[in-house]
Amino acid sequence: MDTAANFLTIKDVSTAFKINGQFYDAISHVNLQVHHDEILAIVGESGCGKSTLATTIMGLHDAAETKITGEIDFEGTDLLQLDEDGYNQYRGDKIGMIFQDPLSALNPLKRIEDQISEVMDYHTDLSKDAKHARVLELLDQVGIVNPQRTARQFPHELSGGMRQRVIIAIAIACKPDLIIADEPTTALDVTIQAQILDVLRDIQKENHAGIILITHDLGVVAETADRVAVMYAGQIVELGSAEQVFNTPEHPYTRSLLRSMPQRENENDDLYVIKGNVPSLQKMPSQGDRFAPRIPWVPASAHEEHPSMHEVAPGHEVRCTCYKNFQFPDQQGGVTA
Ligand SMILES: Nc1ncnc2c1ncn2[C@@H]1O[C@H](COP(=O)(O)OP(=O)(O)OP(=O)(O)O)[C@@H](O)[C@H]1O
Repeated sequence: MDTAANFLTIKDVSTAFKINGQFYDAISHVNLQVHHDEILAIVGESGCGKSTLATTIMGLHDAAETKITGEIDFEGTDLLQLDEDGYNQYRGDKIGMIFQDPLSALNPLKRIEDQISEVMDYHTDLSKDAKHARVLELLDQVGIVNPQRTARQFPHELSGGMRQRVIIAIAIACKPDLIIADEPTTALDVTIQAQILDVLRDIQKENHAGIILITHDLGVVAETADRVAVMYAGQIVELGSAEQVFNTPEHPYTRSLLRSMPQRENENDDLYVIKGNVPSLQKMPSQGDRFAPRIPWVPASAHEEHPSMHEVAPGHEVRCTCYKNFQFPDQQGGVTA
């Protein structure tokens, strides 16, 4: 297996939702590749389109209410051309998904063993004994100390952290090549979060899976990700290795996000607040830099009319030219574009 190969290539994908009879883009012209053996984090404030990207990959949109264009090449198949039956062959098998809220993702009336077995019933022809053995193996893999006991329990008998481990067990039951984890630790307390992230990392190593980790929490990203895509208002504005994005962030949005993140160095300072809001879909500017209204001190001439991605280092790309000479108002110099 060529572990460096892309197995997921998202090409020029836009997803628009119908609002009052008109379609508005929630994500616009997204290009992204995911490799085996990596955790790619997608970050951005609420409303930037992270979940829409995930649900677009998973084929979870109602065709009448949504317009999707572009191509999502997954191991040689364009997922966007699949019908519901076609998608069902991929979901749960080659593509696993982990949602934020483990309680609503589990059936309250079914024992854990049955819920994990269900996905294997659909995608494998394992015998009953083999499935039972696999359930115990999976529960062990996600760090559950007494798999036998947990297998017999119902969701309400488990803690939030345990339930999220079960969700991960279901997601990896068929050894997917791609796992999409949408805010998998948001509902959990900090210690449990760290444990769940460890589980994800172990799985990525053991299964050689590629993981898309969606989060608004930069702390989680710093802990976990190999590469990071920063989304703003439906577009990717910066893409690079975690090291590049954290150590040499370029886009004003990435720099603002990092500056607004509590860190040991700034724990006594007032945290930076990014003024304004992510525009709603109906108010999305049709051209120009979508982040420009939130950095009003930067002159219009510093922005591109049609912002495109610029490579600033191998593997590190930034949208719009406004990153050049960007300074925060409280920093000396200002912009000299
Ligand atoms: N089904 C829908 N119909 C109309 N608008 C939608 C729909 N789903 C999402 N949106 C809008 O699309 C934009 C992107 O939403 P999305 O949930 O993808 O963002 P997000 O970055 O994942 O935010 P969050 O972290 O809050 O989930 C938002 O403006 C949201 O209100």
